[in-house]
Amino acid sequence: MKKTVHFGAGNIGRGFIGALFSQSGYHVTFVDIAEQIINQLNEEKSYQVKLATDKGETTKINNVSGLNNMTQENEVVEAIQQATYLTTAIGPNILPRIAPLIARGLKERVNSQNEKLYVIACENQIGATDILRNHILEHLDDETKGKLDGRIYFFNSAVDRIVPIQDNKGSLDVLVETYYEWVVETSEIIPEVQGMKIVEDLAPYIERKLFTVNTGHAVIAYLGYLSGKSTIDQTLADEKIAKQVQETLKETGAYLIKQYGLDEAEHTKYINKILERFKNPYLNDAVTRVARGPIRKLGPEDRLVRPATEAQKAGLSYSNLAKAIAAALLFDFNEDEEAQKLQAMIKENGVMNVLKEISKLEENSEVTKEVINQYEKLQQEVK
Ligand SMILES: NC(=O)c1ccc[n+]([C@@H]2O[C@H](COP(=O)([O-])OP(=O)(O)OC[C@H]3O[C@@H](n4cnc5c(N)ncnc54)[C@H](O)[C@@H]3O)[C@@H](O)[C@H]2O)c1
Ligand SMILES: O=P(O)(O)OC[C@@H](O)[C@@H](O)[C@H](O)[C@H](O)CO
Repeated sequence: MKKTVHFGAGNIGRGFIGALFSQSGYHVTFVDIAEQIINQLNEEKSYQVKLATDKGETTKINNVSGLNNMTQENEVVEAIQQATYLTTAIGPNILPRIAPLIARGLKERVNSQNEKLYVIACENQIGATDILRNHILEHLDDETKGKLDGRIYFFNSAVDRIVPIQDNKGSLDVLVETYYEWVVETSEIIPEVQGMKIVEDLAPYIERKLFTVNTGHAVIAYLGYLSGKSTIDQTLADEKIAKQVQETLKETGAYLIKQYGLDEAEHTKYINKILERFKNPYLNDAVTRVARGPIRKLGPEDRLVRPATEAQKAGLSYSNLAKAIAAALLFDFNEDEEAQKLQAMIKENGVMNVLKEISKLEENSEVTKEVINQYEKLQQEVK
């Protein structure tokens, strides 16, 4: 049986990428630090993926097992020897932490065989696989680096499927939306995986996804949090917030249409489809999940700041994006480590410095001025 190694046995790992590999005839070895999930995968050897629909259709996912990357390093290295693919869905901030072990696995592999291995990071981040590759290279000697060519391939990708935090504690089963899209950038002919779409240029796909699905999601989550809402669908039922989401997606849309020559009517359809996905009541998707990690989300290349700076450069409107950035700056959820760190930074150094440090926005830039203006207005509104 063909084999694949997937880092991150969480929502996207089990509910999307691992499931697609299993359905394509692969044995999936999940690598994670969550001991309970690893044990259950090894004991139960399967789980169910349940669709967030009125019927709740389920699919059984077989041929799965688990390894703990903290306590079973040698076994993970061994699994990497046998794999055709190595994928991750672990969170962008975790990629540097798993890179040393992947590097060990790759070193052993290229010294003992010529079989090709395809590495794909499935994270919400532009160029996540390139970033992972650079972290891996830091842990390899020059001789090993020289052997990667033609053996180890690194492909960037875009992943889209809403998988909420599961409230079935103690079960491996995962509730997911029906819709999914996994786009992988390569011009190589690679072993088929059901549901994987191959493209030669990922940029329009990842930007369209990140700056529509994730920008829209972030607006709903941050404004929803500020207005005391719990879930995404509940927040979108608020007409004022729904209008704000539309206006923000018009701004990212204008940039995407200009940048990639997208058809305006098609893009409007794409936006509307996404808004329908957000309204799915069966997902029960918490605003605090979607808002998680505000420091990452306020990064210069992420879903809020990049479209705002790109729109500004292109002479397009960005005031609604500035409002979304302001709302993210006000996210003070006490169970989110980044939110707490962000609030401490704002308290100590002020918003302008935080925008400079985290978002790489210059002090007197037009975007910074607009964000501060929106931040002050929002602060008054939520008082
Ligand atoms: N959930 C979604 O709707 C969705 C959709 C598209 C993309 N994504 C992206 O997929 C990635 C994962 O998101 P998720 O929602 O599945 O998160 P998640 O928290 O459900 O899963 C992450 C998994 O990584 C594991 N992990 C954390 N640190 C680790 C470490 N050092 N070593 C090994 N495992 C570790 C956790 O135990 C967890 O099982 C993120 O980049 C996210 O942006 C999520
Ligand atoms: O995973 P994050 O934290 O980057 O973003 C939160 C959500 O917007 C995200 O997980 C979406 O549900 C997903 O990207 C849909 O494809």
